[in-house]
Amino acid sequence: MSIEIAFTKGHGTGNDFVLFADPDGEIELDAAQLAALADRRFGVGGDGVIRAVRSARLAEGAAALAEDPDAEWFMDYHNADGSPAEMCGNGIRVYGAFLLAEGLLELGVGETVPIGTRGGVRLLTRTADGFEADLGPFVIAGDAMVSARRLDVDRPGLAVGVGNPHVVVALADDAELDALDLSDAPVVSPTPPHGANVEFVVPAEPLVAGGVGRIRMRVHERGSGETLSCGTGAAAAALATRSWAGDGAPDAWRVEVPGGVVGVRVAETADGPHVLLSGPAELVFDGALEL
Ligand SMILES: N[C@@H](CCC[C@H](N)C(=O)O)C(=O)O
Repeated sequence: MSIEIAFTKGHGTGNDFVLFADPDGEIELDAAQLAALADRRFGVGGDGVIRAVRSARLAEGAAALAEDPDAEWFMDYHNADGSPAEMCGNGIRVYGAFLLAEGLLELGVGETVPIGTRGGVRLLTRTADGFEADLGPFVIAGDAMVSARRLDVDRPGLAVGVGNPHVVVALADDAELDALDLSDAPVVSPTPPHGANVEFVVPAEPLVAGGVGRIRMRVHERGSGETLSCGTGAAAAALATRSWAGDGAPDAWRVEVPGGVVGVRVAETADGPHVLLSGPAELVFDGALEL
């Protein structure tokens, strides 16, 4: 049986998504159908696929509603290969823009809405030029070794959890970052049990300007390959660099990715430090396709 999908293409700093509305949870796509939507040659094309569904209308939404009964909307996120992911930092901003455009949500600048995700409920605030997502508490999990194409020797990495798994590797300079070949997934040892997104970072010169830390980053995303940006990856990269920098490191970071710039900040909350991510959210075009 074929299914007609009305979709919107959107992106956050070049991390692009196919979004579709299924408020009542009637469109269950399998991994092959999700991958077909994300296919850049035979489908719409994107780093991920996002279904807008009411938390009350899917099994995974029950945990979100238990955490926050106001989390009406769930971001059902899948990577380009059809695998589910806990969270997407660029995706949740584009999801906010999509809910507004579809008339499924009203949110003024400065207002906040709770969104259900597989990683837990995330608070999304509309800003003057996009959105800021509270990614919640974070975990600096420990050391790993990473190899990648065109890296002469294996490098140490730091595992960071921000709802989804990341390993961050510091490189020496821009030349090393630019020379990296991320067409194959970097190999992380020990192998993370659920895979990992891997970020490579270099500090800007100077590292801190006007109280803001500054880094450049490239990323290989679990389930999607190299992308132009990864929001949770930018948060993980800023957290790792902040941890390496030690006492006195700034709480606010500017992360330059191939697709643009996002902001990361660490803020104290009632349940300890949280990491927050800000940046743009763009909707590019609408269409329909039959799967
Ligand atoms: N691009 C996203 C992360 C998407 C999920 C990731 N590939 C994973 O499997 O964890 C972002 O902006 O955070």
